Parts: sequence; C-alpha cells; structure tokens
Amino acid sequence: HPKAQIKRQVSELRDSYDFLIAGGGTVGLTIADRLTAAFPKSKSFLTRPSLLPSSDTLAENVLVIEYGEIQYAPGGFDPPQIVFGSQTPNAPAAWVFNSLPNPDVKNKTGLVLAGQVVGGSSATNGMFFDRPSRFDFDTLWTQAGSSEFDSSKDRWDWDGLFPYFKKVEKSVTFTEPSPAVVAKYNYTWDVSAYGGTTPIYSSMPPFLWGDHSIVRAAWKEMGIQVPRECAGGDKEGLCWIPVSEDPQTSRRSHAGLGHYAAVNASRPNYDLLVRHQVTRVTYPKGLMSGPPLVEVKSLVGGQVFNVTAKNEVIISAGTLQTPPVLLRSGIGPASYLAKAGIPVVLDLPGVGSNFQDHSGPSISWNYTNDLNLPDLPAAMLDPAYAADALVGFNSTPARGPYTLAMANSALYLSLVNMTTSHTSIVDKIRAIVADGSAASFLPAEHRTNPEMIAGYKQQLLSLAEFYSNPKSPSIEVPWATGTSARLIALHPLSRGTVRLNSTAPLEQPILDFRTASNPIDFDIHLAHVRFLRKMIDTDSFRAYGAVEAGPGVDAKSDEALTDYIKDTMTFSFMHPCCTAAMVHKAKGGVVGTDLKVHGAEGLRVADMSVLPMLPSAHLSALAYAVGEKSGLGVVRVTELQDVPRCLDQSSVATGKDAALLSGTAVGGCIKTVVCTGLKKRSVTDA
Ligand SMILES: Cc1cc2nc3c(=O)[nH]c(=O)nc-3n(C[C@H](O)[C@H](O)[C@H](O)COP(=O)(O)OP(=O)(O)OC[C@H]3O[C@@H](n4cnc5c(N)ncnc54)[C@H](O)[C@@H]3O)c2cc1C
Repeated sequence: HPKAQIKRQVSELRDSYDFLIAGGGTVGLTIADRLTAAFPKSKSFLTRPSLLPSSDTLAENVLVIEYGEIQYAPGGFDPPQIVFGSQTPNAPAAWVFNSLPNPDVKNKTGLVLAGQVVGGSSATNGMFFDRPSRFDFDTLWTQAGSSEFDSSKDRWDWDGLFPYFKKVEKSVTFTEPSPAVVAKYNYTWDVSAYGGTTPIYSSMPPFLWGDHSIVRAAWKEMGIQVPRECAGGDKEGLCWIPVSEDPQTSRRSHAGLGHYAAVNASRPNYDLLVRHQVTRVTYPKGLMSGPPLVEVKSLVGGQVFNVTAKNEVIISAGTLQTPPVLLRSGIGPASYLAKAGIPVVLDLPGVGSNFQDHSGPSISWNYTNDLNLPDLPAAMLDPAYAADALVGFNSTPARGPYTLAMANSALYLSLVNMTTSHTSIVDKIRAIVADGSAASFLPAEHRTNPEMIAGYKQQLLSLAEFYSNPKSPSIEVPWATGTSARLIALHPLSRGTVRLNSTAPLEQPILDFRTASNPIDFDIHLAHVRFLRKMIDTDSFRAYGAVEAGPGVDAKSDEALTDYIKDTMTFSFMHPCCTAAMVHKAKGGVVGTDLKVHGAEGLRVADMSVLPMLPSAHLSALAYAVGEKSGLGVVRVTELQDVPRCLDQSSVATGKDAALLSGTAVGGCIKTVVCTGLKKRSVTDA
C-alpha cells in the first residue's frame, strides 16, 4: 500500500473536501476511486477550455473515513493453512455479530461478520464472485420501486446494471483459463459477459478438489442444465463461478487494493482517514441545508470533531453499520427513536428495517466406499503434498490447492424446476397479501405502520411472480468438496431489524434476523430439501456407497423435515442487506434511485443497505457495480458525445449560455454539472 494519503488525525486533513465518504469498504472505495479519477483536459469537450482551473485535470477532492486500518488480506484458503475450511490465520479485523435468539428456529442465534478494514468485507469475504440474475432486478427491484420509480432516469434493472457488472472485472485479467486447465475441468465461460476497466480481478482457479466431480455428475444425472455462462443475467442450472483473485498470483483482489492502493499514489485529491468512527450526522441549519456535518470520533485519541463536504456526504458503512449512524443522527423510525431517547430529526421507518440475509439448512451424507480420488483435502495432511501446495502458491502463475478459495461452482435452481408445489407456495404468498395478514409477519413495531406494510405487500407480490418463473433461482448450493451441502434460500420472505444497543449506542448494533418468521419460508426450505436430497440417491453417489446422514432416510414427513431444517439452519451466509432500502418513502424506503436519503439534503447512502431485496447472488460483485453506478462520477462527461454546452434555467432566462466546466454522468444522462458562475446543480437529462 502506498501510504502517502493515509491520514491518522484531524490535523492532517485539508480545509475542505468536495465529497466525504463514511466507510472505506467495498462500495465506499469504489466510489472514491471514481470521484478522484482525473480526466485530462485534452479529452474534454469543454466549450470554453480557458475557464478550466490551471491544473491539467479535473477531479474531486474526496475524504474517506474508515473505522479500520490498512491490513494485508489473505485469501480464504491461503498458506500456512493445511486444512481446507478452517479459520484463516492473520485474517484482517472484522466485526462479529451474534443475533438475538430466534423463537421461530428453536431460539438459536445467528452469526454474521463484517470487514473492519480498508476494503471492508471485500477484504475478508469468501471471494466467490457471482452475479445476480436479471429477474432479481427486472422482477423484484423494479416492482419494489413501482410505480413511484417507474419514470426514474436511474435504472436499476438488468440493462441498467449490466454495464457496471462488466466494468467491475478487468477485461485483460478476467483471464481465460489455460487450455490445459480447461481440458482437465471442462470450464466454460462467455467473454462477452466480461470486460471493463477497473482493477478488480477475477479468474477461474487452476485447481479443483477431486471429489468435486461426484456432486456435479449427480446434478447432471438429475437432469440439471449446465449453462455455458451464468454472469450474463441468465442463471439457472449448474454454474462455474469466477473467484476474485489475481489470475497470476492467486492472491485476493479487493477494494482496498484495487480502488485505493492501486490508484492513490497519483491522486493528491484522495485522502483516507483511518481508525476513525463516523458517529452521526447533524444538520445545524435544517434538513434542507445540507450537506450535513459529520461527527467523527478518533479510535486512537478519543477526540470528537466535525467535518463536512462541499457537495455531498455519502454513508457507506455497510448494511449493519449504516443504520446505527442514521439512528444516532435522529434519522429513523420516529416511534423507535422516541423510545431510545433520541430527538427525531427525520421520521424514516425503513432505517434499520427490512433486514434480510440468505439463510438455509444443509444436507449431509457419508461415503461407505473408499473414494480413491486424487486431490482430496485430506491430502494436505501429507507433508510432501502440503509442501508442494506451498511451492505452487508461490509459483508464477500460481498452481495447486491454495489457488482455490471457498468454491467456484454452484447450483442455482428455480422453485418451478424443483417442485410442483411451487403453485401452492405462490398461492399462499398472494393469499396473505389479499387477506391482509401479511402485516402480522412483520416485526411488531411495523405491524401498524402503513408505509412498512405497503412496502412489504409489494415485495411479497413481486416474490410471488418471481417464484412462478422457471428462470428465477430460488436456491443456491455452492460446491467445492466434502460430505455436506448448504441449501441457501436466496429470496426469504421474512424481515428483521438492526437497532442500536441502548446501553452502548456507539458499539455494535443489535441484530434480529427473524429468519423464517414468515412460515412460508419453511415451505420453501422444505421444497429445497426434498429435491436436493435426491442427489444422494443417484448412480454417481451410489458408486461410492453414499448414505444420507441428514436429514436421514427415515425423515419423511413435513414435521420431521421442518425439525431438521431448524436444527441445521444457518441464519446468515454473510450477505446482510436492505436496511436503508432504495424504495419510495411511502413504502418504507430510505433512499431514492439516486441513493439520496429521502428528505435530507446532501446525504446519500451507498452500500449493501440500499438493496430493496436480496439478489440471487453473493453480494460483492453487486457491491462493486453499485459503487460504479451510484450516480457519482461513473462515466465522466468527457465520454459522452454531443454535449456541447451546459444550459441552465437561469442562463436560458437571461439568454446567456453557461460553459460546462466539469461534471459527472450516469449512462447517457448528465447527473451533475458545474457551470461558470452557477452553483452545482443536478439535471436529469442531457
Ligand atoms: C465473512 C464474509 C464472507 C463473504 N463471502 C462473500 C463471497 O464469497 N462472495 C461475495 O460476493 N460476497 C461475500 N460476502 C459479502 C460481501 O463481501 C459484502 O456484502 C460486501 O463486500 C459489502 O460491501 P459494503 O460496501 O456494503 O460494506 P463493507 O465492504 O463491509 O464496507 C463497510 C466499511 O465501513 C466501515 N465502517 C463501518 N462503520 C463505520 C463507521 N461508523 N465509521 C467509519 N467506518 C465504518 C467498515 O470498517 C468497512 O470498511 C461476504 C462477507 C463476509 C463478511
């Protein structure tokens, strides 16, 4: 890491910044990279270049405030580990959250982590780099935002996001696997799904565990399709998934490297303040006189101070830490804030609400025959094999077991393709909307809140449509090795909360997953278990004498299987989301399609909390895409054609043209323009 721009105390900060980003994680650093990127005057189409500042380039001054430090971030399975799946030694700092006990699932508690380091969770995650399905956006998000967002220029449908997914993975380094590796593992891909310009790497590891083939063969026997590529929006079947690794070194690629270390040496306008906590924002002159002041606490000296930005403050502290910042600021559900003794600044019931995560049970089996396959994880216990694995990891290009992260393939299946009972599940979802009982499945504090109820009903109706579609995945089963498989429900109906710890509001918040609090989720888990356990009864498994261990062949009734599901339920597959949702305020939303907080000037949220609903994917590729797209310098105006000048209403009125000085744009639309003699303002069309 070049350290020139790392700041450690307030005295090192400059007098003013254009943008302030609270949280130097996956999304925050992606945005900071975009905003601070200089674009040369020579490429500008400025009508009056003489109006430019004297420097050669135009860029924004940005301050990122990060709770954690710069730390080396090893991959999920890197030396010196010899046991696959064990805890990574020297992993960077992370928050460890334990949820409230869940009465619907035997009072179990859930565990979820979040990165507490420059790079955020991208520096600690499992490096599985899949993308959502087009129906996540075109059905779920679009309907969650309808009708209020129907005419919005910021399109969060598949076509609106796909360019940013492509941009995430650097085209030159989405390295196609070598012919030898392809011949060995039959990898398939489609290069047209990739291509981009940012230094986040993805690649297909040149190693798979030997028992990988057993499960893949079983799924094929069950008639499951094997698409050539699953990153292009269509994601139903048995998919190869890239990992976020450098293809030469197999070292983790993450936001701290790609969007900070790789760029900051040449950017004096990109400051990073580490070991500081953003505690809250304040509006001394009222909510419409933003951007707000940002209250910051040093984690080293303990001093508290305020900073602000000329243009905008962007909260990017992650799904679990963004709500606490807003709640401490008095922005959140009025009834909750009143109880917590926090003066209400802005009543937004969606803050810390609508909490979702991927959850699900697992199934397991035993092989009674000797597998007699090469490259099983147990081989790492052989000193010679482990030593060669280490040599392979340090070779160029890297080879061997350490090049594989958590997994790089998975099964995605729709409910329609798993069970004929999908119609009764869909009918049940529609029925609770129609008969008005949907509200009873919300957290108690929302059951009489018209905004939260309206939003939930809309989500349920979009889920009913989603579950009726044979192309929308209901389950993911990631696969690498072993004798158990996790059946991840991708689109739960239950909603939880993230609330402050009343006795220690600056510490970690209190999480209530409320997993399966809507009992229809159990119907969905049951359908998943009933279908997937069939794999243990295929020729592929029989060849190795496989015997079902869990649920166990005697567990046949719904009651027995539900009991088993509760026993093996994981509440979080580390994909918390949706606690500051991009939904209209009338439906419990917190931000609009431009990610601006409803009713608060100069304040945005940009991280995984803005998702309205969970996608059919792990979240990091989406997090980078959200960072790229979030309306903040994604595409410089210099990349647009035929925008000769900036006309502002006031200049039109006076008959004068104003020269475009600088600006940022999204897709084909200019978002922000600076005109000579005029204040920065937003326009929606060019
Ligand atoms: C253990 C784990 C495994 C995962 N596995 C995968 C996987 O295999 N594949 C995948 O695609 N996704 C995975 N994910 C999910 C994915 O990495 C995250 O969803 C995504 O990176 C979140 O991005 P974000 O920008 O919303 O938040 P983060 O990247 O977490 O960034 C938030 C940042 O804000 C900082 N912060 C928090 N509070 C404050 C504050 N008050 N003041 C200042 N700074 C603050 C944090 O330190 C952090 O750096 C995993 C996540 C975890 C935790």
